[in-house]
Formats: sequence, C-alpha cells, structure tokens
Amino acid sequence: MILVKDVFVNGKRQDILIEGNKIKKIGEVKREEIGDAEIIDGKKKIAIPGLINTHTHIPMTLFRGVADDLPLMEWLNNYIWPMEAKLNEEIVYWGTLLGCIEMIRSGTTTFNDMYFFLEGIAKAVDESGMRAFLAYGMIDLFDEEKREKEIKNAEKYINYINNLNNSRIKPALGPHAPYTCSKELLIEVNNLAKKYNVPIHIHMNETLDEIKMVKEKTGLEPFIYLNSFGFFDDVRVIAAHCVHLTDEEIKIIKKKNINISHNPISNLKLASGVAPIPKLLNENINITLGTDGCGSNNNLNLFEEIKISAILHKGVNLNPTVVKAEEAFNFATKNGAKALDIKAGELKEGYLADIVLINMDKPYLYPKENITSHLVYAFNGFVDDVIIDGNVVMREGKILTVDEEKVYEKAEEMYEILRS
Ligand SMILES: O=c1[nH]cnc2c1ncn2[C@@H]1O[C@H](CO)[C@@H](O)[C@H]1O
Ligand SMILES: [Zn+2]
Repeated sequence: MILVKDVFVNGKRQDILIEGNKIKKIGEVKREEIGDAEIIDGKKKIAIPGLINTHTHIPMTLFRGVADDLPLMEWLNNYIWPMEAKLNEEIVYWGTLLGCIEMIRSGTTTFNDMYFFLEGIAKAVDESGMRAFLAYGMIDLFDEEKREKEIKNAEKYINYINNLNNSRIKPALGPHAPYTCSKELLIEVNNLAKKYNVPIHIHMNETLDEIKMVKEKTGLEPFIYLNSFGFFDDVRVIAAHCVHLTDEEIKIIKKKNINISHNPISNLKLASGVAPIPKLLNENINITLGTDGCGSNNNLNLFEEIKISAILHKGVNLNPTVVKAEEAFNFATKNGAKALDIKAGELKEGYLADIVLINMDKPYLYPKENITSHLVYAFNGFVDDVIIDGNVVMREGKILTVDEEKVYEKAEEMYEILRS
C-alpha cells in the first residue's frame, strides 16, 4: 500500500490510499487502515490524474529536430520515411525509453501509440512502468501483396501484446490513414477490431492535400468514404488530427461516437491548419489530446498541448470564452480515459492509481487559488512524483524505473545509426 498524505486533491487537502493498482480511499485515512504502507508526504503538493496522450509515435523521439519547417508530405516522403527504413528493434527500444522518460517527467502516465517494431516498444514500456496502447502502423499504399503482409503483422502484434499478459500494455489497430491504406485493408481492420475487441487508431483529415488525394480517388471526403463501407461500425475509433472537416463529416463523427485526438502543436508546426474544436465541442464530441511524434512537435510535454488547445481556439475564433481551462484539462485526462476505455483520468475511489504530484512551491504557481487555471495557463509540466498502476515510477524528480544516463548515451548512439 501507498499513502499520499495531506495532499491537495479534488479541491481540498486529504489523503490518498493506494492498494494494488487502484485508489482505495480518498479522504482522511487513519493509522490502522494503512499497515506498513509507504508514506509520501503531500503537504506541499497537489495530486492530479496522470495525463493521457492519445496520439504518439513514441520512438520518433530520435527524429527530434531532423526535419523542421516542412509541409507534411515533403516531411514524410523526403525525410522521415527514408530514415524510418533504417529502424530496428534496438533503435526503437531506446527511442521509446527516451520518450517514456520525457512523458513521465511531464506528468503523462498513459499513451496511445502507432509505430513499428512493437516488441522493442513493448519491452521499453514495460520497463519504464508506463501504461500504453500499442498499434502497429499499417501502410499498404494500395498494393495487394503489402496489404496481406500488413494485416498479418497487425494480427501478429495483437497476439504478441495480449500474450505479454501485462495489465499496463494493451494492443490496438493502427491503419495509418485513408491516403496510405486501401479500402480492403480498412475493411479488414474493422473486422479485426471486432474480433479482438481492440480500438482503432488512425490519422484522419490532417491536411488539405491528403483530403484532395482521397477525394480524387474516391469522390468522397475521408470520413464519408470510410463510413460508406462501414469502417466506423461497432468499433471504438480514435481519429488523430481531424483538422479539416465538412459538416457532413462532423455528423458522422457524432453519430459513430468517434473520439478525436487533437494535436494542435503538430498541426501548427506542419502548417496543417487548426481543428474546429469549439464546433466539435458544441456537438458533444469527445476531444482528447495528443502530441504526435517528436518529428513534428518536437516534445512530448502534454501540458503544452493543454495550454495551446485552450488559447489557440480563442485567438482563431476571436472569442475568449471557447475551450475553457477546465475543458482543456479534461481533454488530457477524463476524455482520454474515455476514448481508451480505462478507469483513469480522474482521482476517485476504485479508479486506477495513475497519479501525478506537483510541488506547488514554484513561482508560477502562486497565488495558490485557481489551481486548474494555473495548470492550464501557467505550468510548464515539470512534475515531481509519478505513480502508475500503483507503482512509484518517479519520486521527488528521480525516475526509479530506468537508468536515465544510459538512455541518453544510447539515444545518441542510435541517432548516429539513423543519420549515417
Ligand atoms: O502527423 C503525421 N501524419 C502522418 N503520418 C505521421 C505523422 N506523424 C508520424 N507519422 C508517420 O506515421 C507512421 C506510423 O504509423 C510513421 O511512418 C510516422 O513517421
Ligand atoms: Zn501522427
């Protein structure tokens, strides 16, 4: 058991008792209830639910800074995909550890990933102590042979991850996007999602160029095209980006309960555009937040995404009342948990013990009133303690699960291989 004592949580100072991987009690915990629990003094701290990053390509930490200031298609075709051809399990493993360190240090406890070499990713996630949904990124480029291979790979990885029997690591399906995946592949993804009961994680409507490509090929906008063959039926979908949407497409998103992963920083950096978040909120569509990979962000600090999502739409809509602080905070917590169907994103009895503690003795967190406002508009993301699945992963700024120095050294080594 772990007892976080006298911490500011859910609006007042109280204790949090953790048993196994769950929150057992929030309130006043008496001595006789705690046995020989590890005690964490929370007096100077606030406790928040661990953040949930719903769109990552985690090993891309190693691509940080390699191809800045380019549009999506040029970025992918001329820089990222050629470098990705050099990846292997070892490179991906170290890149993932680097990403996990970064996420833990900035208060993220769960991420939803789409990438390659999932054995390396899963090994790193397991060691780091983080919670993750891992999807193999399927790309067939409309080639039948590739399609068969991608479907086999995706199914193989679902089984591989399920067989790990790790309650923190779950499989997902990751068809890359409608402009890189054939209709036949997407139909098979829908079947596999139902067969294995796993979520689908896909890039949708990120840029005008790609929408044009889909329209030229099919005559339809991406959501309408996918809906025409039942892609969204009876499955849980997390659609990343959704920057350019027609009203008809928004209707489909609402009707099919599609979860949006809003990635404002990646969309700004690649000049993809600004997603119509206030409009989607008006339709009660579930908005979550993602960083995307470090090639297009260039970090994994979800607090930056919270702040940008809260201010961007105000500026673009000339309306300071849209995306309120609490809404933005919920994007990164409650709503992410809903999209991934996990009992997290809130600190409540019976919920997963994914908890982040922040020392409030920081100049930018005074005066100690309006805490949610501070977390959204003033905080930089450097958190102090992180508990995931009931395990202390970081304590007073020290990560307990991985050897950070070793990871930094290896990250440089792996980067040398990628750029050679
Ligand atoms: O913003 C993005 N849009 C489209 N593709 C992306 C983006 N970020 C990364 N990838 C690419 O998605 C594949 C993983 O399945 C990788 O090839 C990665 O480089
Ligand atoms: Zn992406």
